Amino acid sequence: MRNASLRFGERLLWDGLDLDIAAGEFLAVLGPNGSGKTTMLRTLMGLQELSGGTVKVAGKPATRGSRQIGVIPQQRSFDNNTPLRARDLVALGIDGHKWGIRLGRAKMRRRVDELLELVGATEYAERPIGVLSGGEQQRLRAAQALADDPRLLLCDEPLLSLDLHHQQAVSSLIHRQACDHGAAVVFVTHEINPILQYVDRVLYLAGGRFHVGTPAEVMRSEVLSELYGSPIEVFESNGRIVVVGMPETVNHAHPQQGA
Ligand SMILES: Nc1ncnc2c1ncn2[C@@H]1O[C@H](COP(=O)(O)OP(=O)(O)OP(=O)(O)O)[C@@H](O)[C@H]1O
Repeated sequence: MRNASLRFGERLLWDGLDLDIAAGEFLAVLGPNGSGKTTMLRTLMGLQELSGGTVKVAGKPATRGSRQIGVIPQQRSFDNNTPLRARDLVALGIDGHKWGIRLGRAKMRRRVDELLELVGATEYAERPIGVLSGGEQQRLRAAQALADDPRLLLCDEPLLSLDLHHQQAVSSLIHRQACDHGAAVVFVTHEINPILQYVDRVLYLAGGRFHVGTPAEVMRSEVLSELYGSPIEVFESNGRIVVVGMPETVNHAHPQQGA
């Protein structure tokens, strides 16, 4: 992203954002509700035009429908009557023609089985998705996003409604896509601790401003106090980051350029 800005009417979400996300890098995007985290993912998917500046993915302007991008969208439940089985949802992520030759049915099935196993969904592979729990559906979305070995993996609060065990399993799977397959990962979250060990850099958005850096550079009292415009304490306890004094609302009235 180069000099990227996004505004809706009077409301500035961010301005002057220069950001390179390298292959194999794990970037966490944090910020309060409405700070523009999902909208940023939408610009990378070519679904939201910037108000200013440019956004490129793998050297080309971001376009919708790119098979180079895998997406774990923000969670919404499937309707009870959705006529798909768990395995069908995962199969939808596979481009049967990816290497020019159509993948045979047996190969497709093997790949789907492998993905189902990776997210611990083998047991419910044949069940209709509408009857699965939120966490079970979420694990299928993760499998679908990884199906085509994406270069860029966009995750919008992918750990929501997962129990601790599956939070660890899914975040480690996403991390492997970065370190073993060289994908760039953009991971939107409200809670950095479950992924702290994987995060290379943090982009923190708040009140029309932003700050980018390593977790140690960004998750500091001075930085968050400045972003929120009110005193915030950040400290470490048992390897976890604890933030105290987060305001309930963030003032968007006088946005300034980010640091
Ligand atoms: N097309 C649009 N037109 C007008 N306003 C929009 C549009 N899209 C998003 N917004 C506004 O931009 C702001 C940022 O939305 P976004 O969904 O990116 O926030 P977020 O940081 O992902 O929040 P949350 O943590 O609640 O998911 C919101 O106030 C939203 O209402």
